[in-house]
Amino acid sequence: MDKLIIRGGNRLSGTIPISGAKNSALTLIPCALLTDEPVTLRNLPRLADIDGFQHLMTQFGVSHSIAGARPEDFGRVVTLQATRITNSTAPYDLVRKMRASILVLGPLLARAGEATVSLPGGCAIGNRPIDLHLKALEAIGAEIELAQGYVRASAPGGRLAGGDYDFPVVSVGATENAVMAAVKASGTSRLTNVAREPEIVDLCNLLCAMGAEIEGIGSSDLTIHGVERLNGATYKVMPDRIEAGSYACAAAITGGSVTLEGAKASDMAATMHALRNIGVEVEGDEKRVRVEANGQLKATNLSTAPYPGLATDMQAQFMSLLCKADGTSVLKETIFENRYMHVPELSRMGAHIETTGRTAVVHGVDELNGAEVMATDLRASMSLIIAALAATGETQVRRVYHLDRGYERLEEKLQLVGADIERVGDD
Ligand SMILES: CC(=O)N[C@H]1[C@@H](OP(=O)(O)OP(=O)(O)OC[C@H]2O[C@@H](n3ccc(=O)[nH]c3=O)[C@H](O)[C@@H]2O)O[C@H](CO)[C@@H](O)[C@@H]1O
Ligand SMILES: C=C(OP(=O)(O)O)C(=O)O
Repeated sequence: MDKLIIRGGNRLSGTIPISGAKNSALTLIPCALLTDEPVTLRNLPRLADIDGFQHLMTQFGVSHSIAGARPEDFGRVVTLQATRITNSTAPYDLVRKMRASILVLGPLLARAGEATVSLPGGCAIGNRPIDLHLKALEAIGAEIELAQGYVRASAPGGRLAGGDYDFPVVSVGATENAVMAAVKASGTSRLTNVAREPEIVDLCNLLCAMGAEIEGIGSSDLTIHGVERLNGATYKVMPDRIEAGSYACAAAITGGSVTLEGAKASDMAATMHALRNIGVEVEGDEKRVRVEANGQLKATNLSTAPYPGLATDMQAQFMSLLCKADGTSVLKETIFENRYMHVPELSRMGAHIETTGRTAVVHGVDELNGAEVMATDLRASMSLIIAALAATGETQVRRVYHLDRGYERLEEKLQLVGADIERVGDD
């Protein structure tokens, strides 16, 4: 198993290219199940999760071809085609490795009239139930049963009728599943209190390019007029706002000056606002975001929330940054019940953090020290790298496979801006 070795202290300076968004790609890929025509996605990031999802799609008879991008380029062009759905079961072995696999449920049901998908189970950051996915699908006409760890969903008469659902809790994944199912229903669906994340807007934009009729895109209420047939489309995956935010924190903790090429500022307002409160200069437009820090970081209080609030996927990275701030900060994690797995590891690097339930109190320290640390989940892993970049001495981060799920060519990108980081085989 690989590990990363980081020798801290270098000020980051230069340009980092931002990849296509993992969380957008994971909902755009299953859209190919909705049509027999080719769906071409540009700017797909090269990530373990994306490879896993493409493999899952082959289970259903979807062919895919990769073209356009040379191996050394960032971003891939992948064409998926589901001429015929040959199988509508997503097995446990594939689903357990990648929670986002549940996102095939809605489109399989819409296209094939039935779907059997393994229940994904919990993960390091929380229980992550899928009850809202199922309730929303039922509300638009699906019949659902749970048996032997699988969800079996069917559309009476082979086609969903459409219907109304008011989400009691904002859920990104449940919104995505419901939208992908509703676009091919025989009637109209009204989905209220939906997630408004930019990745949902990206999903709706692809579906509209495929011929879907969706009103209210970007708002909390969507009205979807089902259509009988969707066509193929070519679509560019949006830039990864979480990757960009992560590198912004990395630049800030080193007092660096970094341009995040390809990042879209309008998707990152909450992250940019938080950075400014911490004393980091940050500005940008639709093509790039620039981060300028002078080494002086101020404590601040942050709370995660559904979009347009501060993303839970940025919480761990901000925590590392605040470890080096002047004063005490209070963080509140409102989305997942167990998303402080990085705290004991940061403490091993000299951080001073107290957690009670969903609240973490971070007392800024003058110095972080390199240590051997263990990555526990994707963003927790990134928080350790951010801390390591500012720490004295060497840090070894183990279990790098978590990072490979969500950061394309991480060490290469950090090396581009002067970080001392290398990947080596574990012993
Ligand atoms: C692949 C992907 O896009 N992943 C993102 C997605 O995950 P994901 O779609 O799993 O997250 P949700 O928005 O669904 O989860 C939000 C909250 O709702 C709860 N919930 C969710 C569904 C459900 O049926 N029942 C229920 O109770 C969850 O346990 C959680 O407490 O949004 C999260 C919140 O922004 C991000 O951290 C993840 O990176
Ligand atoms: C939690 C995340 O992803 P997933 O939902 O795929 O686990 C994440 O991207 O931070």
